[in-house]
Amino acid sequence: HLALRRQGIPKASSGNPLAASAPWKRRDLHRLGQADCEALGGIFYFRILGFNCVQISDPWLAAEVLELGSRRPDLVDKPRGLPLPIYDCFDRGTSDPPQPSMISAAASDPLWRVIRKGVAPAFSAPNIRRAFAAVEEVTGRLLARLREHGAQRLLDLDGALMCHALDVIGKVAFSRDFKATMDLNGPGAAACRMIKEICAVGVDDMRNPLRPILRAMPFLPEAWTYRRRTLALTRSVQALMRDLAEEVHARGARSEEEDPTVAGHLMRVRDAAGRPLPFTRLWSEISIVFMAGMETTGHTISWTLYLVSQHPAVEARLAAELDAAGLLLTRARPRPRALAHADLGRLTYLQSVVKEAQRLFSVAPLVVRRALRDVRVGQYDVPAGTCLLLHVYAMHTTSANWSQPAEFLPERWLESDAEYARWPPEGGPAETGPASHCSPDPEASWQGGQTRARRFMPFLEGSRQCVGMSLARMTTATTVAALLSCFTFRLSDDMGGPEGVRASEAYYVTIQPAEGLRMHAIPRPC
Ligand code: HEM
Repeated sequence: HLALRRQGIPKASSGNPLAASAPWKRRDLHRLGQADCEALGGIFYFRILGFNCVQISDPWLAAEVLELGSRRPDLVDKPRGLPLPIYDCFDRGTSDPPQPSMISAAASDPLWRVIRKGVAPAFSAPNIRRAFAAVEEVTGRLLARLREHGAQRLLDLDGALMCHALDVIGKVAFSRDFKATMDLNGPGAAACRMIKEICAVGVDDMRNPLRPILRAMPFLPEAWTYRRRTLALTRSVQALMRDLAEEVHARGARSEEEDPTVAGHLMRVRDAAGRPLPFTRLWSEISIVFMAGMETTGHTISWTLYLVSQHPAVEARLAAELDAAGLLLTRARPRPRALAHADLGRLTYLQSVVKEAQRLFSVAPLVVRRALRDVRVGQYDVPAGTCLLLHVYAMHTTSANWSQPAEFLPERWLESDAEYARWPPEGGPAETGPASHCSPDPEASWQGGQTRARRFMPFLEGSRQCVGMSLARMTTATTVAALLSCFTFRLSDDMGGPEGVRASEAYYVTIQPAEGLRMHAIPRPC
């Protein structure tokens, strides 16, 4: 770490990693990384268990790491093992025996390459247009449940939206209807809670690397109870996904016309020797689509609706846009026309609202890579073995990258190029202090003519960008538009207002309201 220090990279305190109060163990660790970024700048380092971790939220440096990862996975790739075994944790839950999957496999894994290439066409523009009907159907069911539920009774909106995401992914990606939106307290909802909990267990294991060891010591009563719970959970999620994998496997490899879904594409994947995927790998890949897609999409919609509920002026402008499009339920229009796929592109304010919610609640806030050899990132030499923590949440919310970073201002997205940070920044580059770290490499990028870098990347960039991005975007916009056309949402008093919501916010792979988001769904016109 002396090599990092010598280059002027600031150091953040990492406390005692074994203490219960260690920063890494905090539920709101995404906010901690953001606060460190405000104090220290777009790049700094800290140490966990003697390992170097460099946190990056500077857009230019992040772009270089992602570019290196895409072009030279022999230099920068997904990490395995200590100090941040986040991707290993996925493997334990996705199949038995554990197998890598698209999200956890290193880019150098030849199967990752063929699977990623094989599955990507399932998310092509024509397939997403086709998927719209399924999203509409599932959203229609959710609307019916909300109407039955009534405005008085509390609703865990986040739980309901995970049911929605489970059904969408099941139907669109695997032609399986889990019917979770038929009964928000039924078996589908229980499956959602299990998937959410198993991801939380993985993150808790990562926060405390001693936990998996403790679990193997049955003579400790607490460890024993936890072990039983974790094993039961893992078995249930694996059984659910194995059942689906067997169904997909039994359908066999059909042509693209017959089966354009993720299932069909996975069944057509062949390795370099022309062999299909082994069954356990198929199982693991199916599991990861739900683990990567369900919570992310559900929480994104929840946070969007929560933010809208807290900003009456935004809500009014959104309602006006939906009204102008003939989509809003009003006294004069008790039966608004159905949303069409073509509407999504025209609802520009709605799209801005979703983007602004994704900026403030980047549901996938932390992305980890490792320098496999000594690499140069911007003006810095990063030694081999260093963990590179791309702090998407800090990038989206730091004052170095945004004006009024903590405000919910959808209007900022109406400007073109709002997704990019520009160099030099307004007011000129800072000479000293944290902001001096938020600059492009003066020799390589800035003088080389690169004057902008992406400061908004909820789905990441480069070769490991979210493969399900197009489905997630379409689902989010469709659902937000449909729900706000028929309902307004009010936070329940027992959430304790915005401070209570803030206190319940937790990082468990995703940023989530850890105990749910209780709201009242009030039918329009109200
Ligand atoms: C708003 C919703 C979503 C967000 C914000 C999101 C975000 C992300 C991010 C940031 C990554 C990169 C993770 C990393 O490298 O550590 C990722 C990867 C991935 N996502 Fe998403 N995602 C969303 C929805 C979905 C959906 C709906 C699916 C599938 C139906 C999906 C499937 C995947 C998969 C399989 C990967 C791994 C890709 C690879 O490394 O090749 N995601 N997602």
